[in-house]
Amino acid sequence: MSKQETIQCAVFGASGYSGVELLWLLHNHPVFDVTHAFSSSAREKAEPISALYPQLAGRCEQILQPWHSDLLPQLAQQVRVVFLALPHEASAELAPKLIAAGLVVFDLSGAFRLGDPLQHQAAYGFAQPKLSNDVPYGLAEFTQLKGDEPLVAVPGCYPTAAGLALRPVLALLAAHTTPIVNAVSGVSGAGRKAALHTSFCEVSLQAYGVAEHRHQPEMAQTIGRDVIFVPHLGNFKRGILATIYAQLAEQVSSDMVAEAFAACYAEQPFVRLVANPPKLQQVVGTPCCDIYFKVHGNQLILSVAIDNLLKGAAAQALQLANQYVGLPPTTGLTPSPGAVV
Ligand SMILES: NC(=O)C1=CN([C@@H]2O[C@H](COP(=O)(O)OP(=O)(O)OC[C@H]3O[C@@H](n4cnc5c(N)ncnc54)[C@H](OP(=O)(O)O)[C@@H]3O)[C@@H](O)[C@H]2O)C=CC1
Ligand SMILES: CC(=O)N[C@@H](CCC(=O)OP(=O)(O)O)C(=O)O
Repeated sequence: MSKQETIQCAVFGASGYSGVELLWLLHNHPVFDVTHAFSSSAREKAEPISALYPQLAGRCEQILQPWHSDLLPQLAQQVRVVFLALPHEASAELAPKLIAAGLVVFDLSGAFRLGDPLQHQAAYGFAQPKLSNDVPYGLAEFTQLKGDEPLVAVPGCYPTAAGLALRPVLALLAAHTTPIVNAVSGVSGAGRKAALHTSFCEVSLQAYGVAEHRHQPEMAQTIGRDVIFVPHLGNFKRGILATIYAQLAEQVSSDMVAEAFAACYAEQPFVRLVANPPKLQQVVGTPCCDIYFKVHGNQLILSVAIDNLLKGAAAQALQLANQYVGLPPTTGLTPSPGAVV
């Protein structure tokens, strides 16, 4: 790629888990060039990212800089694209300012994912900022970006897994069925910040947010019907394994389900239909989503695995950004394992 084709970008939340994964992907990308990586203003000084993640020493010496809003005018001169890997409220506050400064924003938080502001208020506990444009919800395999949107909402980790598994088969489901999504996430799903319930000695496989997690309305929005969602926290670092149950319409065969998946994903390099229930091990460190299905009578059982920090966050954001700037979605992404955290 020639120098002229380089696209300057910034990563907010680069000290966090999904932010550092994105930073690493962008660092190795042939077109995007990270000129700024920000932490919160709570950090007192700029320091190399390897001070927080020693595994990056000698591989990525990007300087991590505390964010202050007075940096915005200069940032707007220097970059075209910004990635926000921030808490939802911080994204909600910052994104409109970045857009007003002419920047293109890929937001990894939940601040702009829900189309219904009342649902957003109920799920997140704060009002969604009003924007003049509709915000595309970027489930990458089902999204066609035009390349002029000011903001793209990158889906949540659990809804990515559920959406990729269910969307191809929606037309085959019984009209009355409510899919059930049981999913287990590794602890990195809760982010790097310290919290008692995600401390190593406290974590023991457990359901949480039963039927009231903020990803339930996001999943329902993605598949266009109600869903029952029970997340679980597992005592492992990364990955999401979801088991999904839904009733099929009359006369739907296993071959019809296979054909529906093939029709959706034959040309998609990161979604793989697999012959055996996937292990987390085969997706962790990759941008891939592996899907297995079984038809049992008129029940469809799906087993789906992703890396929450990659396909569920950073890699999906990059897939979308590639598409946005007209690059093949796979640019800078490889199905071979490679991750920081
Ligand atoms: N973890 C996951 O699996 C996934 C996360 N996401 C979403 O991505 C976002 C980031 O999550 P995650 O990486 O887990 O979180 P982390 O807690 O690991 O990181 C949060 C980052 O945001 C920075 N930050 C916090 N508050 C502010 C602020 N007010 N202004 C500027 N920067 C701030 C932190 O800086 P500092 O280090 O200085 O505190 C840190 O860099 C969240 O919205 C999350 O919901 C989405 C999909 C999956
Ligand atoms: C294990 C764990 O705590 N997971 C997080 C979900 C991951 C996440 O960060 O949420 P978004 O995808 O909405 O950004 C949670 O349940 O809140």
